[in-house]
Amino acid sequence: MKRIVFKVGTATLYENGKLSSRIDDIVELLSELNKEYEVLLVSSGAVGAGYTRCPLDKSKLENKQALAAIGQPLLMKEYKERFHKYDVTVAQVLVTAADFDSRKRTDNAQKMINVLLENKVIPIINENDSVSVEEILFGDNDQLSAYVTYYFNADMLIILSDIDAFYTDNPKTNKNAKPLKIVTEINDEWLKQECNPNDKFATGGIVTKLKAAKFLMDRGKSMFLTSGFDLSDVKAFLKGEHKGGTLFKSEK
Ligand SMILES: Nc1ncnc2c1ncn2[C@@H]1O[C@H](COP(=O)(O)OP(=O)(O)O)[C@@H](O)[C@H]1O
Ligand SMILES: N[C@@H](CCC(=O)OP(=O)(O)O)C(=O)O
Repeated sequence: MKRIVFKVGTATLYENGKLSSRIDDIVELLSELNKEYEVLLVSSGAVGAGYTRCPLDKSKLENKQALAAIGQPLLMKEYKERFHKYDVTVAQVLVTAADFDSRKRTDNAQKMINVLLENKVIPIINENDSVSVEEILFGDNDQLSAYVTYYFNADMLIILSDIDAFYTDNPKTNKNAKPLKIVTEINDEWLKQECNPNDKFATGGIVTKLKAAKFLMDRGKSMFLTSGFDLSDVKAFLKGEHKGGTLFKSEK
């Protein structure tokens, strides 16, 4: 395995409306991994960051677009400063669903990503929320990160979430829910659940993660869902030891 895409969600980056120290641990891990692998990061958090400066009503689309425009440079500043401590350069890459619509556009983006990775620069990718209107909108970074993994030829996607695995039921509401270690097929019933992200600025939830997993599994790639709060499982997994976290991998 050479090229890995990491995705981090709003609920991992933010706590009670403030940036969490979890970002420090994630930056440390990715800086270390960048020596051995080609690392790409899909990061949410622009809308949440914007709200810390300008609390607009995010139920209006134009306000949400404005919050992303305010927050994206703030988020990048936080990453840039932290990665700089490890002498790692980062690049901001903002995409819309339309960038994956045509072969030509995808090829162009892929070439640019290859240049960044050849130069050990970590691309930090987000949806271009400030210009993404409905017809070109992914709407969530789980599915966007699956596209990034597939179209930019990564070997796998690792989702760092506020939950440490995929469970038989929502573990926040059902204490008897059990974590699954491996999922080889996505059950259509799972995809019909409501999307209930845990942070008011998040748009994902478990369903978008399952859709991302299905997209990749249908194309022969795998996805690992693990905790962004405690990085010990992802570290173990990358050393070949599967302790916690769910691996989505088709047997076909
Ligand atoms: N079967 C399930 N397994 C794991 N989490 C689930 C399940 N059903 C619902 N969830 C909820 O999905 C949440 C993860 O989605 P989300 O809050 O959007 O995370 P992120 O910010 O990492 O994208 C979990 O915290 C949990 O409350
Ligand atoms: N693009 C948005 C985040 C969208 C999103 O998918 O959020 P999350 O469910 O926390 O991964 C932002 O930067 O605020």
